[in-house]
Amino acid sequence: MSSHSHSSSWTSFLKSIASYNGDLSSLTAPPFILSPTSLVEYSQFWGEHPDLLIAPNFIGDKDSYENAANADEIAQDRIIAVTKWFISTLRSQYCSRNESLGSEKKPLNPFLGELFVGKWGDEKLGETVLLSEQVSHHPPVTAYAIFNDKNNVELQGYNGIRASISTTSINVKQYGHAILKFKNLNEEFLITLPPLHIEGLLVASPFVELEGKSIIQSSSGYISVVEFSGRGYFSGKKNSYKARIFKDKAASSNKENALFTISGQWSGKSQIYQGSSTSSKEFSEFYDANAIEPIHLTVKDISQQNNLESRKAWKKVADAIKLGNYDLIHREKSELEQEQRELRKKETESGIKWETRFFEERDLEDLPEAGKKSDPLIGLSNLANLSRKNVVSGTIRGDKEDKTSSSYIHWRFVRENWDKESEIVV
Ligand SMILES: CCC(=O)OC[C@H](C)CC[C@H]1O[C@H]2C[C@H]3[C@@H]4CC=C5C[C@@H](O)CC[C@]5(C)[C@H]4CC[C@]3(C)[C@H]2[C@@H]1C
Repeated sequence: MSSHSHSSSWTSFLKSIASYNGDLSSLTAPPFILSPTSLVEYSQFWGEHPDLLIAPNFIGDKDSYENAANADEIAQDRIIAVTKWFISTLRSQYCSRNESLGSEKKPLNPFLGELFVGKWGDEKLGETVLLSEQVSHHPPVTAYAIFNDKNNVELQGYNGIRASISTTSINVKQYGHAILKFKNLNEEFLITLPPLHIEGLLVASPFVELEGKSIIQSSSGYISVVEFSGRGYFSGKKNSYKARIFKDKAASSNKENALFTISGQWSGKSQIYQGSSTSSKEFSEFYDANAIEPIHLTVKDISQQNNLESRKAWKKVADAIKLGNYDLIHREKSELEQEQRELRKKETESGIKWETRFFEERDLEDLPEAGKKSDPLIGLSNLANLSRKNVVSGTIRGDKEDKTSSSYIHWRFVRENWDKESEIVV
């Protein structure tokens, strides 16, 4: 029970969510629930264990599928390593505000074109760079790329949310996906994003609980199906998950076919078992989310930042939030939002559309002509039997949502734009 739960501002906030209109940023949350961090920064949470992100690169090599007798074993080891990296990102993604700020908070709503860039340095692994860009403001969409050139590893993806509100919880569906490429191995992975809901609203101490599934589909055919559950579900513990590794999508239709089963808490400890049962005594430690602290990326000092960079752009608002000075927050936020409205108005009058910097939209409706490079989503969504449309992440092909008239348009990283970038540096 947080000290705010009986504050008038929180009770009036809870009343305001009753008249929710579909856009989270339209809700006036009380100052104590505001985060000084913009949503464009959340892409960094995919890369706070750079060693685990890059680890699969050292399992086998490019030829290990073609002719190695142990091709299956190598493919299994790699998708298990990718599952470990994926699990390692969740504590940062969904618990870091609770740990640093006392509860989940409402992030600042990024303006169109807002950037967040930085890097993780490591003598052995080399440099891993993050580029995160707000590619859409209505609806909010953040695109990101995390890449390590020394090991030829690239993660890219984008994220948008649709939120609905019930009396006591905020339910969030995620849009978008991530594509992880190990170019030395000629192997790539599709990662889908799980639904979530916010608990603890009535006691003014909100926290995220994951639900549903995330699918990790390898171009090798192997698939890792991660199922989430919270307190009160079968396991009774919060932040619980079960990940099952299957030879392919068809095998995943029956849990008995699991080659490995991983079970535990993504914000705590989990174990890995051979086969489909988690009752055998034979298991080993898989991952402990609290054993190794996340590595925060290096971000330039604000004095070195470009006006589009998040921490520089939001500095006055962030300082006001840290002071808890509501009038100042309101004044500084209104000033920034007014500037943005004027920019949009000028663009409309001059007919010049805002140009995204590092990402572009790609329409994947038509399959590429023979010989032309095809987007990884086409092959990977076929292997996983998932929709190729821009619908709720992880929608199964043929599902109701897949039959909607949604587009096949997705955001994609344009590496050449970064290579020729002259103003923004990490
Ligand atoms: C707006 C209503 C309000 O202020 O409610 C108070 C509460 C803080 C709950 C609403 C906010 O909760 C935040 C949690 C945010 C998600 C956390 C992590 C991720 C993963 C990342 O990879 C993509 C973004 C995502 C899904 C965040 C999206 C925005 C969320 C739901 C914030 C809510 C406004």
